[in-house]
Amino acid sequence: MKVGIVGTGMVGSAAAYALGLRGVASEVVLVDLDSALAEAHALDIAHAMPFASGTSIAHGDYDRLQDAGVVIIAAGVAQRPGETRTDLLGRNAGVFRTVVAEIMRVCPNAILLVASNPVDIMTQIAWVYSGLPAHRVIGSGTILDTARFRSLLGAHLRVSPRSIHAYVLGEHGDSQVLAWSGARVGTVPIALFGEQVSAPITEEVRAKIDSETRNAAYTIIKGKGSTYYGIGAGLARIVGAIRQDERAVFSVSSVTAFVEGVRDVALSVPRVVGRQGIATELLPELDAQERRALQQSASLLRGLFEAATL
Ligand SMILES: NC(=O)C1=CN([C@@H]2O[C@H](COP(=O)(O)OP(=O)(O)OC[C@H]3O[C@@H](n4cnc5c(N)ncnc54)[C@H](O)[C@@H]3O)[C@@H](O)[C@H]2O)C=CC1
Ligand SMILES: CC(=O)C(=O)O
Repeated sequence: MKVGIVGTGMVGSAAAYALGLRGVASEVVLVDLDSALAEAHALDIAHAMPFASGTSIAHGDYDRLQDAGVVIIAAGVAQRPGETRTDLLGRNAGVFRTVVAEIMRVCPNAILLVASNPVDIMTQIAWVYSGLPAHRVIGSGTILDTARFRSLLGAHLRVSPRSIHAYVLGEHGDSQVLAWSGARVGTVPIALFGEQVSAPITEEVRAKIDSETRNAAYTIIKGKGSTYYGIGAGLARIVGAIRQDERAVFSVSSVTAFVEGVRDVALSVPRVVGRQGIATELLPELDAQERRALQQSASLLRGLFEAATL
């Protein structure tokens, strides 16, 4: 499957590298306003392929995206230290107007995989601009927050994060909801598992994990300017699930008809992803506090979308 990436800065190039290392695409085509940057990343990543897979890495203009099965959109601006994701909305909405139109002109059958921030609102904007059905416009949503949550839980409980079933829901942003009540190690609720391995999930532990998950991007951006390895790997994982028609569960973002009383809003809940994009939405177990927080996150996102100038 050919995969296009529009916007090949830190995130787009990290996604291309991860796609190549995993070998989940036959061809990856990099497109950027800065064509010299796209060419340089394509060359550099192509030179890693003899160590990794048979994926061909190219660059070019939009016409090179013809027949792409998935197009990742990571174009636009990223946060500077001190900025929130939602501060980027005005600038990135303008970028999406041309980017989505160009993608739809060349490959109207592609699944769109949106990474640009604020990713939930950009997903809803891409859905509006593309005219595609909602299940074919997927935002990376909280996949990265979920990975951060599992990674921190894994370190505390001394168990592989890959054996932890726990999700971050709602906004990929400050109002995100860590769904503690349904979190499991294997089939065991995390609180019970914590007691069994003498690593209790105390209120203090919970607050620390919540804060480190929620604030991870700020910490990384302060230290090195941007975050990209985590999301690059996550995007490649989603593309792999689409290509293999895996029907794997990810906390991705998509326009949802009805969430906790809020209509037509893009946010993350666990969703089954396969060849057609999103196949099914899961209804997670939540306690009353988590449901309230998800409702607040949904209302905030819906309000920001309504305020965006399209
Ligand atoms: N969803 C997630 O979990 C994450 C999302 N992000 C977001 O991804 C986006 C990209 O971040 P970075 O790669 O760090 O930024 P970057 O500045 O390194 O790259 C952005 C690229 O977009 C290109 N671009 C701008 N306008 C364009 C247009 N009209 N057409 C084609 N290309 C265009 C720029 O030339 C640049 O190369 C940001 O919005 C950032 O906030 C970043 C990390 C995680
Ligand atoms: C930048 C961003 O959205 C993140 O790393 O979560």
